Amino acid sequence: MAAHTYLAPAKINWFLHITGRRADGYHTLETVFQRIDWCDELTIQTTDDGVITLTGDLSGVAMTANLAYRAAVALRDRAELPKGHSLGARIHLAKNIPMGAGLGGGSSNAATVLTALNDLWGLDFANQTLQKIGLTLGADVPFFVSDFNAAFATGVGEVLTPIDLPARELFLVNPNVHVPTAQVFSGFRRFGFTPSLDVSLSELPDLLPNHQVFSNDLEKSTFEIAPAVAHVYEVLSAAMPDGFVRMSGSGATVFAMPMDGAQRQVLDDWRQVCPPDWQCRWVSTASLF
Ligand SMILES: C[C@@](CO)(OP(=O)(O)O)[C@H](O)COP(=O)(O)OP(=O)(O)OC[C@H]1O[C@@H](n2ccc(N)nc2=O)[C@H](O)[C@@H]1O
Ligand SMILES: Nc1ncnc2c1ncn2[C@@H]1O[C@H](COP(=O)(O)OP(=O)(O)O)[C@@H](O)[C@H]1O
Repeated sequence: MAAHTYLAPAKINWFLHITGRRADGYHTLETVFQRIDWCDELTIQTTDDGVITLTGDLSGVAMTANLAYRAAVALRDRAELPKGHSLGARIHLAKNIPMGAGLGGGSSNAATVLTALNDLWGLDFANQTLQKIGLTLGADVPFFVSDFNAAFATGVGEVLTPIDLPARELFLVNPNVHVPTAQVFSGFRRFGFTPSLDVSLSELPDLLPNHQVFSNDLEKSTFEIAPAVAHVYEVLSAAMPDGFVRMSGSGATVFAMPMDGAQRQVLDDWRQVCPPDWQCRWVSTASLF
């Protein structure tokens, strides 16, 4: 069967408030996700031999542990097939999004496999069902399964309300450190929870780039674990006083939104001197599809 190619975009968290902790240890949160045009690429060819394989840039993650592979298996396990019928897929992953960067690359890979194979295997599961399957793989997967460019999320990130946000250019810096999410949440626990937001969703788009109201509660914990991330945050903040600088997810990526041409120039100058093992780049939040 013919091979199909799909883009799996990254996301940023405009803010990330940790509101409590569930009995199973997972933290509840409030966040706004938005997709950005930094993408991995997945090429998928379906087969009827019952074999699922994943090749490409696996970066030391075993095939069977990779979220793209696990998504294909989870979907196939949910399919009710007529006797003698078997579903297979050859998946190839070209990775561009740094791993463990707070950009949700693995979750996006999983979501892309779920929606693509649902279509290619002719399974016809509803998007809500795919989101439920996705949640078993990671808290950010339902957002990527949805077709929302931006969404306000509660729960652990799975209760989604789409919101309209303008297309913006953001400057991202990833200092090439891997911050384990579990360690960040565990370090966070000595800081207090943030009460649920007291603003209506219709106000959110206008309030959003306001760093007084919204924060990323995981920043303090990540900065302790990975001083390089704190350093990036401080340098970017100092370079653009009154500008908007925030860490995405559990880190290590920090993003900045220039408020005017002068700040844009400052960030662009930064790009010119980006250390060779870091990633410094402009991205857009404009809708990709
Ligand atoms: C923090 C966020 C914000 O978008 O994104 P990333 O930084 O991963 O992009 C997500 O909530 C990341 O959710 P998810 O992708 O499920 O996290 P995982 O890496 O699977 O979680 C690893 C571990 O972190 C802890 N964890 C994670 C999520 C959560 N809401 N509460 C937690 O306490 C748990 O100990 C969990 O076992
Ligand atoms: N396809 C994948 N892409 C990225 N990471 C993956 C993938 N499959 C499994 N992982 C594991 O999930 C972890 C978190 O992945 P990722 O989504 O890139 O980061 P984050 O959760 O910080 O946004 C990685 O460190 C890696 O061990």
